[in-house]
Amino acid sequence: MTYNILISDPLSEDGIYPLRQAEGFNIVIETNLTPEELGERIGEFDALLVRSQTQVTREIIEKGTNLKIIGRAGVGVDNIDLPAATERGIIVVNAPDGNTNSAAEHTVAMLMSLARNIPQAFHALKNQKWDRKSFIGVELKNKTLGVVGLGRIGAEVAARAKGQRMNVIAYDPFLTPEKAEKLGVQFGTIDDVIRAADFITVHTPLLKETRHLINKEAFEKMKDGVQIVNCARGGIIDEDALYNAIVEGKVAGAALDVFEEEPFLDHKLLTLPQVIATPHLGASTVEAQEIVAVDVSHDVVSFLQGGVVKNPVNLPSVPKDVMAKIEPYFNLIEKLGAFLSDLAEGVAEELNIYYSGELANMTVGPLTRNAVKGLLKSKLGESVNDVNAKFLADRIGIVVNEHKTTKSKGFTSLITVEVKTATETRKVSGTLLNGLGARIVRVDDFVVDVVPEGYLLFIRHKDQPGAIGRVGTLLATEGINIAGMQVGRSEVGGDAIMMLSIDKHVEETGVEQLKGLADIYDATPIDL
Ligand SMILES: NC(=O)C1=CN([C@@H]2O[C@H](COP(=O)(O)OP(=O)(O)OC[C@H]3O[C@@H](n4cnc5c(N)ncnc54)[C@H](O)[C@@H]3O)[C@@H](O)[C@H]2O)C=CC1
Ligand SMILES: O=C(O)C(=O)COP(=O)(O)O
Repeated sequence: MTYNILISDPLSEDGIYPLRQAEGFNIVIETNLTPEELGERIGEFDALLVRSQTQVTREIIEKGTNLKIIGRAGVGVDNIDLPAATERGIIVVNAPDGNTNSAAEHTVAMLMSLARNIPQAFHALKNQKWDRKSFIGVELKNKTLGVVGLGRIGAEVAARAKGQRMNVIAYDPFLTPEKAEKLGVQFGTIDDVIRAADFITVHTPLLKETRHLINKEAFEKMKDGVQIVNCARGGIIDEDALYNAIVEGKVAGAALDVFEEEPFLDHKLLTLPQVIATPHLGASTVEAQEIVAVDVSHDVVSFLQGGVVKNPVNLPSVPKDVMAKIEPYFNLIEKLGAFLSDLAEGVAEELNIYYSGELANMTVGPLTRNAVKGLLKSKLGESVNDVNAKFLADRIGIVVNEHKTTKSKGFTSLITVEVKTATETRKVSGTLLNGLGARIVRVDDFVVDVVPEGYLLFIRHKDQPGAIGRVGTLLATEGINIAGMQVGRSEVGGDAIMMLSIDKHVEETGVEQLKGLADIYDATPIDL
């Protein structure tokens, strides 16, 4: 098997060694593709690796008919249409830790350059002007830095600002007064921060909620002479509002690494002498580029080779130790979902998953996704995967509920999956038996012991002499060998079930004949 990997933005050559070393990976590096060219070529590739420049739009994703994974060698994924990727079952991974330090250092460099007019003074000197009067700066010491977004980078910037003896006030929806105290920063609302700060730096992702977070109204609340730093994303600050606030004298200066439209060669803001800028260089260090490329390459290799990823963006990430405990159940629960898909009549409306025993104390989201995947796969085919299973269930209108109980009826862990359709409720339970592997141990209210694999036949019948024999004879005439069989009954002469493991699929005509046999109520082939 060969995987075709397209790298469409410049990545560190040293950093992509995990891809180069992996067997069966064909790497194509094309960093100057136009969107049209990318659209024409993307269908050839299993993986796409980008930084911030390639716009991975819905159109590109839809043309990526072989795409399985998109790797972002960096943090921000605002250049990737995540809903489109999720809908098509394409996993998106990023490298969130690798460039924190570089981005924080760049922010501090911009803050200090801004305070002391270093770029402007250098520019004057280059133009043979020895000008000391025009470039009188301000000290950072004892000034207040307002940090909007106290995540990885924001917290690093705050720590460095304290080293400059600044006071730091921060706002982040996930910040608590206790956490703020621990980090040695003052806790505030966004209003507190923008009103108190002499310098404001933003470190949020670009989201619907953060677009133009710093807008005309926000500038009006700020101190006169405030200075602004943006090394996060263009668009968090409204560029028109910033321009006006500088022209009107409200804002004394701005240091910008990122812009609403990138790349550009001329920009209205750069016509202002108070604005200094870099072309999105926050993560551009040798160190950061190597780490982010290594991280994302590892995830791409691992994913395509069937392993787990460290930094999923459109799937919740699960700690390694938890994953090790739940992963053995992935196949079992997918089979339970698939079993019900064949067993239950009608369209699923509700899926209830009951986790009992040890599993009840664990993160079970990935297991639930596998149950949904199993349920949907037999109808929708291989296009269903972990990434889009929940999305597809939502779209179809299947309500998925998880239930947990530590009581497990004698099993270490027991999983029961129940499906409700318009006409019936059916359920199946499975477990992992020590040394024996996966077993289905209950179907509806009947106890069984079946390996969830291959071709099964589930029959409901009346507990009468001869019923089992008639089924065996009919299967024999159809040339179907029985490999294993379980029977169960509610009471003598009452409702009963047969669960057969057979060597091939029973065709529709065979099913009809089975249903026509005396004492047989129903027969359902289940292919796992
Ligand atoms: N200029 C550059 O080259 C680089 C830019 N970045 C940008 O910096 C951003 C932040 O990166 P990290 O610190 O690693 O991410 P992070 O996820 O650790 O931190 C982001 C923080 O923003 C907070 N946040 C979310 N919504 C908010 C809101 N409405 N108001 C205030 N805070 C809010 C979050 O709670 C989180 O704590 C990235 O999303 C990326 O866009 C990152 C690396 C390099
Ligand atoms: O990691 C991020 O979010 C960045 O903005 C870095 O962007 P880049 O990879 O340098 O294009």
